[in-house]
Amino acid sequence: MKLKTRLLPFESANFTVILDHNVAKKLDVKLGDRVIVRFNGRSLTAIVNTAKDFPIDSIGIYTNLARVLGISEGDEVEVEATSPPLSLQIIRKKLQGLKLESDEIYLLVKDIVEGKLSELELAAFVTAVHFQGMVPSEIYDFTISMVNTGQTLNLKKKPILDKHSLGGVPGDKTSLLVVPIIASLGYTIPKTSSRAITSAAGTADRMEVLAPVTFSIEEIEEIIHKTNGCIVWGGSLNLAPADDIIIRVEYPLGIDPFFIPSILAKKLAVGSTHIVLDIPTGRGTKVKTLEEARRISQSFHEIAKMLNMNLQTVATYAEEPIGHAIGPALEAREALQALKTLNPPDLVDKAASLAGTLLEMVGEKDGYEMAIEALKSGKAEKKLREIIEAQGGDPNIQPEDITLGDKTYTLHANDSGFVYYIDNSFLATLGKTAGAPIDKGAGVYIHVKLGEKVKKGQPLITIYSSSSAKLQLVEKLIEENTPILVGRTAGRRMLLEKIQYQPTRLVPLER
Ligand SMILES: O=P(O)(O)OC[C@H]1O[C@H](OP(=O)(O)O)[C@H](O)[C@@H]1O
Ligand SMILES: O=c1cc[nH]c(=O)[nH]1
Repeated sequence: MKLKTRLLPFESANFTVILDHNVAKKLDVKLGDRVIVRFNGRSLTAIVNTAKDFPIDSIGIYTNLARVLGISEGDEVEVEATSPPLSLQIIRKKLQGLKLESDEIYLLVKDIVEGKLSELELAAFVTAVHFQGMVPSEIYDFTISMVNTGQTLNLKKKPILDKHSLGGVPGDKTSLLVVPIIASLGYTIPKTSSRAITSAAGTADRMEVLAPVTFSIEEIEEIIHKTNGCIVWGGSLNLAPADDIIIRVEYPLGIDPFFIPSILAKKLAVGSTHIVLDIPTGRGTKVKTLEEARRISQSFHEIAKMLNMNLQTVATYAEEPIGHAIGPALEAREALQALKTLNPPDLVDKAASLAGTLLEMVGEKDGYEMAIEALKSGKAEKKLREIIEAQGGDPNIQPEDITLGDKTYTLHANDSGFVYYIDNSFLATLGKTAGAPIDKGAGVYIHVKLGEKVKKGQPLITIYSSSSAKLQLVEKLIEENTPILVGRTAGRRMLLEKIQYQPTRLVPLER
């Protein structure tokens, strides 16, 4: 059937079209079925949404489909019903707890990349993997398939250093320091990052406050040629493109079952030769104990060995947020301040430890001291400014130029004493409820750290948002829960809270 296109200003993880009920009937498709859309010798499979009283000579086309097929408003396309993809059977197999074979995984990843699966079907797969897990051969096949269904970066200059985090600890802007430290010392570091998966900001969200993060492979090569490094969003690059599609489904679910293929595929796609992998370890994060961190490290190594990758895993302290800032703008501001002033100390120590580990992997002595020197001398700050400029941002940006949400709410201490508990996951929830990471100025500033002395009435946290309604939701959450506990004595406190039974309240098992 030939239909005229109406461009709709929506994006979706898969390709979506809108058809009038009657047109859908004529094509013999219903909501959620697939059609093939053909235009100018190219075609794509799209998922059908139906609408009442949509013009019967037309098809509504989402922006991402229009972009890929090069469709403009009013173009004529050929539309035909098609059967569900084979990969749906593969998803069912995983739901039954069965192991997937290499060719099945490749087909599934290809269908994900080609937008053939709906978000609902993808969510079922992500949830199945969350509960069933994957055996090493599945993780390996997933990693390889993610790389082979995208493009790769082929940098001539070796070694290629890289850093990645498993994420999960709020406020982890460490990459914004590690990349310029390494690049300022003459090494190549093509850093691609994801957006937030479980937290209020991912590194791509933080960097986007300072400069654009969306580039083509050729543009990335140019940025790296000029500066030795980059901090860009992996999802824009067609490097392991399945990764970002999966992350978009994981984000609302707050789960991250694909971290090994997601991370290793990104590293493989840019040709990294030496990788430091950070496993933040602490309460309220993805990895709660050192024992768990060692187990995860073992799994990473098993796959890295199959892929011939040189990997060093490190478990890092994550009992409380890194630094004070949580949320894209607050974190970008804190990273710039840290490059200028070497404060806050935990952020600087973490960045120097990771950069130092990388430097020692390529044969340097005293990597930690070299990294600190790059910070003290101002070389690292200068390098970040070069990278910002090469990516199209303002190289002279100052921390105070960064705009934060104009609505704020501050929680004050009810009592004098010492901070003995900080709830990482609740702080991430507060940041997300305030609007982060989409609202770049939204987030949480924590005024105190574990063990610090506070006086009654002193600010504990300030939440920023550009929405009064979202801030009200935050206040409501804080009425029901406490992100920071203060006790009268220094040191250990055994009683955290007398927990009230709330018969009507649904409590999520894991935030
Ligand atoms: O949202 P959560 O789950 O914390 O983790 C996701 C973040 O962790 C990694 O950070 P980096 O790129 O190593 O700095 C990812 O790229 C992403 O930015
Ligand atoms: O890049 C990342 C980081 C954590 N988890 C993922 O799935 N991907």
